[in-house]
Amino acid sequence: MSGLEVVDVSHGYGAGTGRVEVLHGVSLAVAPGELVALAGPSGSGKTTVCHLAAGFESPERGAVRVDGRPAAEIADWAVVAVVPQQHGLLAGLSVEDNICLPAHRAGVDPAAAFTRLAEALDLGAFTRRGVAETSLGEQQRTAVARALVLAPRLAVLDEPTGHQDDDHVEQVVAALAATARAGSAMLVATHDQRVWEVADRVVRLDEGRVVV
Ligand SMILES: Nc1ncnc2c1ncn2[C@@H]1O[C@H](COP(=O)(O)OP(=O)(O)OP(=O)(O)O)[C@@H](O)[C@H]1O
Repeated sequence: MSGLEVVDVSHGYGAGTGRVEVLHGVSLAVAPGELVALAGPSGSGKTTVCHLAAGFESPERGAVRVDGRPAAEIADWAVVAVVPQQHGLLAGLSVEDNICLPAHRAGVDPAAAFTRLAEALDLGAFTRRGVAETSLGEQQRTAVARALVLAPRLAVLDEPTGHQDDDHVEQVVAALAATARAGSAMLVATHDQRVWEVADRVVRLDEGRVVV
């Protein structure tokens, strides 16, 4: 199947008395062109699902596949691109170089996508500045632009509007929706109702289980 498949996944951390069971038989799918919001209380397991979908780790039980391949085996940002909760930008690089890095590594000219995303996400005034000299909200939009620059098969975004004011939330939401319309599968972990409103579906987690 194309897109993201999370099939009957159980996952936890640690061992013995320190063991924490986080996910219990979680299944969900995100098809190409679909934007799915992942909602749920703090600690319900949203970031854990994002990490598994991003391939940062393998599930202890069940399967996580992107376009039919185990997510943890994919190291190609044209296939899976990520906005981690802490953004994961390279502090020594400029905003522009961070955004263009996946394209440069893939041997793709990022010029058109970079110009479009810098405008759409209001980054134009400081693209030459080091990311360390930008605000947290600007860094978050930089991380969103970096995730979208290759129009990946799957984008996984963990709370991508958390540091934005209302106008910039609108811009981020519009960029995510446009990327989905262009064919990417989008998984967005978020408490933000404005993202839920544009999502094709909202999948809710509670204590590591999908609830309806
Ligand atoms: N590396 C880890 N070791 C032990 N427990 C962990 C680890 N990572 C997460 N947890 C625990 O797993 C549970 C789910 O965490 P997770 O970050 O996935 O939740 P979340 O829904 O994203 O929360 P939030 O909305 O606060 O970001 C929490 O109880 C958390 O304390």
